[in-house]
Amino acid sequence: MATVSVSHTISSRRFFGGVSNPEPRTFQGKGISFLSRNQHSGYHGLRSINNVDILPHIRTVKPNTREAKKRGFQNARSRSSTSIICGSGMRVVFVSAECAPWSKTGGLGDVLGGLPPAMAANGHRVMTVSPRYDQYKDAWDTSVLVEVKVADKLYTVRFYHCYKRGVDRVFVDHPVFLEKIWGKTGGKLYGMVAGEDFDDNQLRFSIFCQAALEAPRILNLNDGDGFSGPYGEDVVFVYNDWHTALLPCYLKSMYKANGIYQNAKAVFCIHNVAYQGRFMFSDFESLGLPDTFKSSFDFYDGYTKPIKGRKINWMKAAILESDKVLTVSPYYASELVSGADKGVELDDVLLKTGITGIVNGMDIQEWDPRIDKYLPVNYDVTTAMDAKPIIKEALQAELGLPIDRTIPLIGFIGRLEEQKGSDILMEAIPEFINENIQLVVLGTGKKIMEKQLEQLEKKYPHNARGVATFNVPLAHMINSGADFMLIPSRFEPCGLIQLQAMKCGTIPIATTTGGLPDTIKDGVTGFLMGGFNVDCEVVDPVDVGAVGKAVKRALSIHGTPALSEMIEKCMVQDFSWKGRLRSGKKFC
Ligand SMILES: Nc1ncnc2c1ncn2[C@@H]1O[C@H](COP(=O)(O)OP(=O)(O)O[C@H]2O[C@H](CO)[C@@H](O)[C@H](O)[C@H]2O)[C@@H](O)[C@H]1O
Repeated sequence: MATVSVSHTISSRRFFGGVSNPEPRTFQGKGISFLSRNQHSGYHGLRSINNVDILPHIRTVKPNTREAKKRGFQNARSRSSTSIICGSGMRVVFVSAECAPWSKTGGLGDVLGGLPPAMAANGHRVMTVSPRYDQYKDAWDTSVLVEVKVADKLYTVRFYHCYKRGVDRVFVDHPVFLEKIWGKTGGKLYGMVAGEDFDDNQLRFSIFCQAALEAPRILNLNDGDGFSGPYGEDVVFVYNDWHTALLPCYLKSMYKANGIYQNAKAVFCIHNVAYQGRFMFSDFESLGLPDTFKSSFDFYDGYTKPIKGRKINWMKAAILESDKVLTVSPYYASELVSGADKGVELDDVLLKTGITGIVNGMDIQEWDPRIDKYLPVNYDVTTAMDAKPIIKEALQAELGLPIDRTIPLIGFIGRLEEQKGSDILMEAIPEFINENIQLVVLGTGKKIMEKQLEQLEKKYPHNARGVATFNVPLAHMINSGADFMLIPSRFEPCGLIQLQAMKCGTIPIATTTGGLPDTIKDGVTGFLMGGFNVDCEVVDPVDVGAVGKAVKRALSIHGTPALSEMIEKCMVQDFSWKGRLRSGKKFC
């Protein structure tokens, strides 16, 4: 039995802050086998099949064979641009560590909640697989068990299931998920402290990836209106972020090598390149993979934690072992291959494979101000100018701010960490706080930043409030009650906040990075303030000045017809997943 040290997932601290590094811990892992299976039958539903699958706002960065070779990849290969998600009636299995509304720490959960039903509506049979972190009251025990083997130790997982909005929602049950998280907040899916991983995250996600590969083969799901039985082997796995990186490796080593899943494809989607899963090199032995995969994981960086020098990098393997690499906006795709800073040292790997950026959609039901249950009054584009001031007053009352429907109110919602530029925002507040405005900041994350938030009211009792909780109703009130939404992200793969804000008629003031310029038209549907320094160790005074300048620019339209015109242009846009699937260029 191999005993290996396990560290945690690390991003590139220098560029993006990343997470701190706990001391390496031990965990046992090696070898995997599937032992028992039961059959499950009997879920019903109805849907029709059509055959449209066209995705918009897409740009592909083609594999740059010459550049990749120049940068040391002798085997740089050109990937076929053959469609693997185009066409209808496919069986698509999304695999993700979070899936809203059952589990969510941020945008990844949102995407897994919204995209699968849109694909199902386009005629595909769609499943999501995510861990069962809680006793979800709407998911039934299938009684199907699978045993996976890690380090000569067997782990029995159980599948739970529900069928909603045309999608099979499958949950993998094991104490490494439920017992660790249960009773805690949704923000604890990866570790007890923001930015720090559980010591056994490699074990957890190894178990999860193995279970996910079994789900389409063994779950006998009857949706009742077109689809029944197991999904079978001709499936497309869409696996998301580093937690699922082992999936294509096991797909090849355990299945394809044994004649199973011969036509299955593996599509990797990057939601955030800053979290890569960098671990000690010796941990490779625990993954139960043949040595032929070692080179895909092999990674050198200049950091001393968790250990100096050679490491394994889960995301690197996820990219290299995939059939296709996607990310969540075209602008982000181009940033990822632009250099080591924005590609967080995987730029050269992505140059080798190529990457396609597709702008995220959003959940237009949750963020529809006509039916939003969290608002004191509902509104649409024709009534926004009357309703928003009422909501603003309710928000002010709730937060103990002076009630004044005419004062411009600026919001910020997001994780409190360097990616989101919350540190830049804190330093920029003096630049605009005296402009007769109010500011509301809602976020959770790094403890030091949460403390700063709590100080806001003391510092600016008449103008500012900070709320350091994960508070969905308040997020809805801010999105509708504010006039402007500040998004000072250092980098933002797509960003959902700006979409949610615009849908509610709140004007985004955002940096020019990732999906922000893909979704905001400067001076038309918002204000762009340029790209910021991505070095997370510093707050660049130039960026602080840029925030102040952009806020003043936005304030100049407040109270003028230009504001209502902009609100209208924001609100009439189609941000739905359906819209994304319907319009624009063909996906691949
Ligand atoms: N304190 C709080 N209370 C209530 N709700 C809160 C909250 N803080 C955040 N939220 C909600 O969480 C979500 C965050 O969405 P983002 O796109 O900013 O996510 P994130 O950066 O996690 O996702 C990553 O993945 C997504 C999906 O691909 C990319 O859009 C994004 O750029 C990338 O960083 C939004 O729905 C927002 O309303």
